Amino acid sequence: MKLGFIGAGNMARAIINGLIAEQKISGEDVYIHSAHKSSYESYAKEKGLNPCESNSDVVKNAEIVFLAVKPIVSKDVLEEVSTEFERKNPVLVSMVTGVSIAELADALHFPAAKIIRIMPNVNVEIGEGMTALKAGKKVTETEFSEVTDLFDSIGKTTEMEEKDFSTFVALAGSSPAYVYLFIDAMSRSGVKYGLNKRQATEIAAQAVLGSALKVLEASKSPMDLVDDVCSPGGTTVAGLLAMEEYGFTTSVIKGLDATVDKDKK
Ligand SMILES: NC(=O)C1=CN([C@@H]2O[C@H](COP(=O)(O)OP(=O)(O)OC[C@H]3O[C@@H](n4cnc5c(N)ncnc54)[C@H](OP(=O)(O)O)[C@@H]3O)[C@@H](O)[C@H]2O)C=CC1
Ligand SMILES: O=C(O)[C@@H]1CCC=N1
Repeated sequence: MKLGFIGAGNMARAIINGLIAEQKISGEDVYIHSAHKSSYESYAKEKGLNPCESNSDVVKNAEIVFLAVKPIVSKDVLEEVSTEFERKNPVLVSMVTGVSIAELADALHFPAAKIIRIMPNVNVEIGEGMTALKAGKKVTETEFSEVTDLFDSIGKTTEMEEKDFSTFVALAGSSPAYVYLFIDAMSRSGVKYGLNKRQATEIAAQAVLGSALKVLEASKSPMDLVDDVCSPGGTTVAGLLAMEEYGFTTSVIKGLDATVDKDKK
């Protein structure tokens, strides 16, 4: 299976690195192009990918074309490759935030385009991603399974209606940044009490990892798990109440509200 990437930034690299690490693809199956030669050529060399001369060249060579550019340039890029798209008719997999399948087909001037919209997160790079997918009407079941299978190999997947993609961005696309911030805040607290930053960060990250696994495996709700840790009159409930006094839950929900609102604009 030949994969093409238009855009070679953080998200494209996370997907490619994850798929290569899982031995799902090899570098020679990947065609890549981005805005600056200096950016994609060195990466292609490092990973053994095929650097292309243009975005259309990517479309010419690939059966599945990933669109991994920022929303603001996405429509211009699709206009640029529309002729080659109509000629070759590969599957387009767009990870562009806030751009619907209908808008992507419009930008391609190609109503018959086979388009899958996805929302991955950066943790696909280490095989622990969370990716939402939605197939456009022209995509066959086999094509959708092939793409889903790629993301199943580098994390978990869920099929989702496009109307829910904004919520998903908040919960999984953007949320790694929020969790990193939480870990860093815990780590800084450790430093405040005299631990070195590396050790404090490792301790905080392992505590978050174990807690996330526990939530996934437990039959109890997260709130019941909170109660299990809070010994009566103990340290945890004291910390928890102080966090809520400073608006922890409200702050998280407000942050996700802002993410959803931004995606909908
Ligand atoms: N980062 C994340 O965690 C996530 C991002 N997304 C979405 O993925 C998309 C990519 O994001 P991200 O990788 O973070 O962004 P980056 O800014 O890291 O990468 C954007 C890429 O687009 C390339 N590019 C810009 N203009 C063109 C063009 N005209 N033709 C071809 N390539 C072009 C850039 O090229 P060059 O490198 O040469 O400058 C760069 O490689 C966005 O739509 C984002 O919303 C979705 C989920 C998570
Ligand atoms: O910040 C952004 O817009 C992108 C979408 C999800 C993660 N990064």
